[in-house]
Amino acid sequence: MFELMVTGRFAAAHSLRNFNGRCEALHGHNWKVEVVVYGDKLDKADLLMDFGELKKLMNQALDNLDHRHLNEVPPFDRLNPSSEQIARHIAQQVALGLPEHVRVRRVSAWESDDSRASYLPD
Ligand SMILES: Nc1nc2c(c(=O)[nH]1)N=C([C@H](O)[C@H](O)COP(=O)(O)OP(=O)(O)OP(=O)(O)O)CN2
Ligand SMILES: [Zn+2]
Repeated sequence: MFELMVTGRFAAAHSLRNFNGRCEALHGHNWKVEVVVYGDKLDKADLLMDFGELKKLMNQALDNLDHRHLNEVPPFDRLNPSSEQIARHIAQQVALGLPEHVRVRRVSAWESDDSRASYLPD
């Protein structure tokens, strides 16, 4: 099995509904995102897929969130913009554009240098 990882960043504001703490107030983070994909077939160039293509898919998802108030951006107008939900959303967006032989293993959203949430599709 082969595994690739690309990393990206976005800055955004959010507030956590039903949190019952200071994160319920509007505040921001510089999120770091890791996207890990896997598969066992290589193409003619011996790549699982081009890092550049994978970054493009990730960045399309991140561009939609960058410099936004996440609570106003679908699907976070109805889902809480926690790092868990952000990681799952990015995983779902990236999966839509992957070649057939490549799957998402994990997406991690780092909210700070020492806190991250990951989503691993079934
Ligand atoms: N499991 C999760 N826990 C928390 C999330 C989350 O997305 N998933 N998010 C938050 C808030 O976004 C909050 O902004 C984090 O702030 P805080 O816990 O205060 O952490 P800080 O790094 O800002 O401050 P320290 O007190 O230094 O840890 C909360 N939890
Ligand atoms: Zn926060």
